[in-house]
Amino acid sequence: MAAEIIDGKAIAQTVLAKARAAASAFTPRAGRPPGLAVVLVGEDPASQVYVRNKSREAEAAGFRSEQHNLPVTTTEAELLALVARLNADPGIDGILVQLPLPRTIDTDRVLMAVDPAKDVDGFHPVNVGLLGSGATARALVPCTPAGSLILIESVLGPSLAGKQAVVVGRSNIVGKPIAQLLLQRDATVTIAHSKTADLAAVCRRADVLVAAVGRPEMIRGDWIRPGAVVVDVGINRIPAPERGEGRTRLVGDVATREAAEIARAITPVPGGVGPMTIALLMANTVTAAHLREGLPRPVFGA
Ligand SMILES: Nc1nc(=O)c2c([nH]1)NC[C@@H]1CN(c3ccc(C(=O)N[C@@H](CCC(=O)O)C(=O)O)cc3)C=[N+]21
Repeated sequence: MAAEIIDGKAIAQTVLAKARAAASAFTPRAGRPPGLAVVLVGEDPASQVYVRNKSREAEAAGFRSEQHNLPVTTTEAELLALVARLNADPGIDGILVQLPLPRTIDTDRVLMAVDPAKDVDGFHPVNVGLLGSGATARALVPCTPAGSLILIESVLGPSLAGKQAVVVGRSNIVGKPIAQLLLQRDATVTIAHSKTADLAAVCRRADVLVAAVGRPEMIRGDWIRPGAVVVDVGINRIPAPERGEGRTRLVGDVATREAAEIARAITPVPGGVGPMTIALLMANTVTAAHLREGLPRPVFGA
């Protein structure tokens, strides 16, 4: 039985539609649109594409949208000064500092400088703490984890009670926050990683398997429990000589073709988690705008 391919692009469109609707109700009430500022330091071409896509979506949603492109030579002090200016701007609800930053800049210091109320990435320790303590009514939740949960919900519904969830990867931006969200939905959660003994056997226990390791197609078909829901967070660009000299293609952390023989449902790469990440950034910006104005928090899940 072939797995359902979870259509992240389509589900992202439903989230974006909700974000746009919430933004157009917000604007007359607040007397201003939601505002998003995206900050990019340096000239990594992949980052430039992502940042441009984010700005374009923000404009399509009727936001005030600012893009700050800083040279790779920007100092930490200069970046902190920009963050301070955006923190103080009452028309800006969301601040996203694109990662990775140049090695000359202390990432943690920059992330901690963002006003937690404007932290649409959910990376500030205040939001990490709110998520970890279950105070999700007030937390801004990281975009990729929040988007992944909506994809899981599209197959299994909101409750994961009685399910074993395995998250492979323990990063602060994906693995740990996804684990928190799964726990909150009553899953029994295991966080596995590169030093886990017999990773394949751990994965085989998973009713919900989330792959966020950053290693192309590491998770094979025979690691999948029959009937599992598989969310592939990996985005790896690998050489594709079959497409011609010097060409590349995107693959996830899961060997999708193999896994789809065994799983109940699986997210593709591209077209799975990636589009959800951008949609949730728009949702988080509208959420931040509502919370900052003392308005009830909008709902973006199923
Ligand atoms: N502060 C910060 N927040 C982020 O959320 C953040 C970041 N830094 N740095 C980089 C990563 C990466 N990221 C992606 C978003 C969308 C797609 C996406 O839409 N991907 C498409 C394919 C895009 C393509 O073809 O390259 C897809 O999977 O279908 C991918 C990657 C957000 N990131």
